[in-house]
Amino acid sequence: MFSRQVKQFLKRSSSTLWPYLQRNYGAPSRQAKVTNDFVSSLKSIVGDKNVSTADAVREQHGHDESHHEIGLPDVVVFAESVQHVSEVSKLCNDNVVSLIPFGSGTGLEGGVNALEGGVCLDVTKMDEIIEVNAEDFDCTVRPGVMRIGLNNYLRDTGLFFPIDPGADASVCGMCATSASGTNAVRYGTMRENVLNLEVVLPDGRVIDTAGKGRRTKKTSAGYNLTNLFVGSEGTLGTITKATVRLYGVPEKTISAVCHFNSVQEAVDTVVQVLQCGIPMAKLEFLDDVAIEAFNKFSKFDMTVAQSLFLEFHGPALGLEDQFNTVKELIDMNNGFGLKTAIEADERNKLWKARHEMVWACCSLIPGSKPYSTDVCVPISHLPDVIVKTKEMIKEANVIGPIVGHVGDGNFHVFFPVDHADTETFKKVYDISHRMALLAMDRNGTCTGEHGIGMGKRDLLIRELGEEGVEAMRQVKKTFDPNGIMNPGKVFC
Ligand SMILES: Cc1cc2c(cc1C)N(C[C@H](O)[C@H](O)[C@H](O)COP(=O)(O)OP(=O)(O)OC[C@H]1O[C@@H](n3cnc4c(N)ncnc43)[C@H](O)[C@@H]1O)c1[nH]c(=O)[nH]c(=O)c1N2
Ligand SMILES: CC(C)CC(=O)C(=O)O
Ligand SMILES: [Mn+2]
Repeated sequence: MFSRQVKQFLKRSSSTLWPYLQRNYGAPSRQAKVTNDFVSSLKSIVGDKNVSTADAVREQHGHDESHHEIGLPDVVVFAESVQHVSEVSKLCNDNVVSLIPFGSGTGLEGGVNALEGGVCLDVTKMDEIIEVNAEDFDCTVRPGVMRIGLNNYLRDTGLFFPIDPGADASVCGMCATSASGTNAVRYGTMRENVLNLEVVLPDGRVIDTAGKGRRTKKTSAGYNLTNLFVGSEGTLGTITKATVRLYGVPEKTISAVCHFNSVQEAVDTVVQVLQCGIPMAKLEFLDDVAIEAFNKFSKFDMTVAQSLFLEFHGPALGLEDQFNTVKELIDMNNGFGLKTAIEADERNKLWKARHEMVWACCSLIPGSKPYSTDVCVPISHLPDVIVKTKEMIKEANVIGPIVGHVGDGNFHVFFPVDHADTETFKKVYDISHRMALLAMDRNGTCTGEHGIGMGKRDLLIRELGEEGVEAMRQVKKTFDPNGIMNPGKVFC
């Protein structure tokens, strides 16, 4: 019933983890049929140099940045063109061999881990920025284009692509996970920013989800196929081109930090800022434990308290007024220690350190690796859910700094865990699971931005209900009747 890698993993795991592992890995597995002949056929499509069965290459492609156990693909294929992707997909489909698209491996829910072996399809060599339409505020990229590289390329155009997960991820991988980050409160997530996708279906057909070459801000033309593939986590097809929205680089940017004595006061401030209609670019929460890690790792000297990191974007005219209104709201909620960063160097230092929080948290326990969580609730429930989460962390006696895209009601705990310490691993798993249940109990979701992957499949059922997940399974069957695309992900 279980594949070789999973069996090995189960053998190594502590018996205390067994119940949840059994549930997570309980999906029926199929035997991958990667024979020598099959590998030769792959080589005849993409060339010898683009096919690797070397252990190091398979290992590099068998995991992402999450705590999930590695799942080795049998073979890694590097595609250089849409035709490569199409022919490799058709070959896998005809032979019922699993196919796992690989972007840049920065995912946090085990999305690229090959649970049943098969072919890992690395698309990083397809790295062309096809076009930038500056007047239309959009651009079209191949799947190897990374978000930071895209923004460097755009520098002279006065435009930028705002979606900023902490890692430098591929833009198409970000489509696949429906990523977001610190700018989502102003600019939205990938869902709001993708205009069109070219997708290679498992049988090799190529579709454009909004029609070939279309890149309008609006459309009422039929079903929203584009958003069906946003967040599909490689389970429906391989994204080979994405057209995404761009924005003008703001004339002026002000970053700021302030502190509070309670989570409630910090979140009340956020709600009031949003109620005043102030178009904040970033509204990030860091709890006292996170600030301690932040100070230690990034050499800051911030007051250790519940804190908000803020950013304002806009024309110079009026931005100071926005800042002053927010300052008043901070004062009204007993906030203190407000400091601004206006020069680019200072701002970049602050946000770079925020993006590096995961590594800062690991520095709290030498030898640890991150175990991250991701829940999202309607903002009115946020203080209660954060406070209850802090109680769970305290009760379990583990270290768990909290960081949140609080303007969106989305937050994470970064648990630094030594993975050999199964007792702590289990405690952390329990807290994450209970956090997800708590969030769902408050009309929230078990994942705001990291996706379901292999880690949250049982939670998806609880979130959507059996009927909802069954409707998703039917969509999956329509596009992928042989079930070759990234098996064992999203669905149990
Ligand atoms: C330090 C740090 C910080 C953050 C994050 C990671 C890390 C390491 N992330 C998570 C991560 O960066 C995000 O999920 C990216 O969208 C993953 O993009 P990759 O290209 O790395 O996809 P990766 O290669 O990891 O693949 C992820 C999933 O997408 C599929 N996929 C990839 N490319 C595909 C393609 N071309 N076609 C079809 N399927 C494809 C894969 O099969 C897999 O299921 C995050 N996220 C977030 O939303 N907000 C955040 O703040 C952060 N912060
Ligand atoms: C490791 C993750 C929790 C990273 C993330 O999503 C973030 O820093 O916002
Ligand atoms: Mn995040």
